[in-house]
Amino acid sequence: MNWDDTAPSTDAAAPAGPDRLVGADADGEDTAVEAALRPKDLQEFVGQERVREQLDLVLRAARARGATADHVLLSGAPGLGKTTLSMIIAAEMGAPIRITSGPAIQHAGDLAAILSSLQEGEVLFLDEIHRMSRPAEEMLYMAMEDFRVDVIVGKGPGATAIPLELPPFTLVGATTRAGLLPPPLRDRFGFTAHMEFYAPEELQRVIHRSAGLLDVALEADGAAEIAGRSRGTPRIANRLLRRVRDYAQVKADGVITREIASQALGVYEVDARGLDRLDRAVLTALLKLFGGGPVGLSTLAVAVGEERETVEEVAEPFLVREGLLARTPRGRIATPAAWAHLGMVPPQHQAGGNGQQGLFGA
Ligand SMILES: Nc1ncnc2c1ncn2[C@@H]1O[C@H](COP(=O)(O)OP(=O)(O)OP(=O)(O)O)[C@@H](O)[C@H]1O
Ligand SMILES: [Mg+2]
Repeated sequence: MNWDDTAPSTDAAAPAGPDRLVGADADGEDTAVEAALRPKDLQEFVGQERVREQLDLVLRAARARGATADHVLLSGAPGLGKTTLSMIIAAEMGAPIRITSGPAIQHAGDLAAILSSLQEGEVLFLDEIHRMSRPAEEMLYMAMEDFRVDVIVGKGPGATAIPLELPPFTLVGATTRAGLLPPPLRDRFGFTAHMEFYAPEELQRVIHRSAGLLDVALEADGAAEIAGRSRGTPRIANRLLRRVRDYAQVKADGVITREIASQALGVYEVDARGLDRLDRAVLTALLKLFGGGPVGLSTLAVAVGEERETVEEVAEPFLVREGLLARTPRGRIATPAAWAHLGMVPPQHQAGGNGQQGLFGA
């Protein structure tokens, strides 16, 4: 028996940091449930009004012409619906979809094999397109523009390029980092959709929809409570809904009210604004130990007992987005909103003789 088979697999590309209920990346459970929760057409896709309207026009026009749709680039943070939208594009076009990702394409030959096996009109979904290898990327330029690839046969001076015609297809590229795409690649997409974080009302709709599919009894207030803690991200909203459902089932009668949602997410340490324990530890250290900063990242990391990268990549982006923390050349500083969120008073307001020692006080 090969004992290695039983070892847990490790993914070197996985981001640093602990698994979190409010993490935006998909975990194992998400992957299993998400297929069931994905909207199947544009009509069902919640929010992103502008993207939906534009995409609807692009797809309708292509259908009316009996043509293959233009290549589409979807950019946006993890969990906002890029994969979902790619499947919707294929469904709306009545076309099959082939799914692959940048990191899975090591050599140009891998891409040539995929491209040459596409059917006419097929949608090729290339996830994490910013992580493709250089030679593959260059092959993709020609494939996107001319529906042709040059397959190199042989090596050295005897190598020859054999041109290969491709059937017209629609490339749907997805990236969390549009800024990392080389301009020549970006320019070859006929339509670019930038996905924004969702408003609380939109997340409430996502949660109601998912509750219906999961057969969970959910009150409007309960949905609002979960939405407010979901960091603008449908994936997180769906995950929190599942955890609240567990709680409602075990501790109550199964119905998700505001009270139940709030209690459940309290147990999971996700606060009213969607901060979890790590986020709050960072903010608390910044306020209590360093008077709101500025303090260097390394010092802050030591103070919360985490790796520098964990603080910088896992906790800070959301704190910055929420306007709770700012990165300045002199270090990290807390904003007035951070003091308010943790129910604390900034030092300058304490100096007025209320008996407390202000940090910068006399
Ligand atoms: N607009 C939406 N309406 C309803 N549900 C949505 C919407 N957007 C996303 N979801 C749900 O959120 C989950 C995550 O969406 P999806 O997998 O498409 O995200 P993603 O942008 O591809 O994330 P990643 O960057 O990690 O690949 C899915 O279960 C999907 O059903
Ligand atoms: Mg995806």
